[in-house]
Amino acid sequence: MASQLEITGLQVDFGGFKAVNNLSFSVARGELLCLLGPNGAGKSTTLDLICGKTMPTGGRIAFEGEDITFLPEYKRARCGVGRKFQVPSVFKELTVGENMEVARSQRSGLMATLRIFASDMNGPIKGILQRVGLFELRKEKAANLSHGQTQWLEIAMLLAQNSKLLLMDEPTAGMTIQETQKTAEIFNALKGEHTIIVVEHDMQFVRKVAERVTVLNQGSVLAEGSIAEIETNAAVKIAYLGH
Ligand SMILES: Nc1ncnc2c1ncn2[C@@H]1O[C@H](COP(=O)(O)OP(=O)(O)OP(=O)(O)O)[C@@H](O)[C@H]1O
Repeated sequence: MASQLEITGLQVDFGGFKAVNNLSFSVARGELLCLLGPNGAGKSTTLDLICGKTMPTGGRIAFEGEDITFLPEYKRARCGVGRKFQVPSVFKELTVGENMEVARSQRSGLMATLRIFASDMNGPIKGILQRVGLFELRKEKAANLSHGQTQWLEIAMLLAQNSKLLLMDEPTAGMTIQETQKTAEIFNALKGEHTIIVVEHDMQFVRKVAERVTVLNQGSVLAEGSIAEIETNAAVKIAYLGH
């Protein structure tokens, strides 16, 4: 399978401290990759570098064959790189459906948005809300959603922006067991069609969704493999226990 995302020798230096240090890995189109590692390993910083929130001090990031290493964040979003942060950024006073329309407008422009507002919910948005189980709640204010539902709305908003690569930072943090289970089902339904990189500490969740796991330590790749391989890897055990 051809790589959709290629990271080569990536580095970021925060005042002399290399949070990401000669990092190289690639992700195939439609693959779901879990990024694991002890606290401070550089997982969130790696997502920041891929989405353009942080600029690297060395190395290269290529997405669909295009060098995006120093592209500003909004241009990467246009290329199809979508980032979901730990704190959801939905509009609490708008309904679920209106949030989706705002997200879609970031792709289609203001006039198209006004047309959408004037019409009933259109096909693509309806389909996306059905995929994350929020279609029945389309007229509900986002402020009234549960924590899990708010996270799913944000994922749906990334899908409405036509994100091809979804970067998820601890998506199940604060979720109930049932919400975590549903999130695993959503991710399993999205992979194949969307490429997903997920940073997650919940190993139960990782076991349910991960096809491949990359473990970071001190800003570099410590190990790569299936979840079974990673769980029996001696270097990984030392990195976690040593922390
Ligand atoms: N803007 C910054 N300036 C200075 N140091 C930073 C900055 N951002 C992150 N760091 C440091 O870089 C290291 C990696 O941080 P990062 O948040 O990427 O780790 P992580 O693997 O996501 O950890 P966690 O699992 O605890 O979220 C940490 O030591 C952190 O303190």
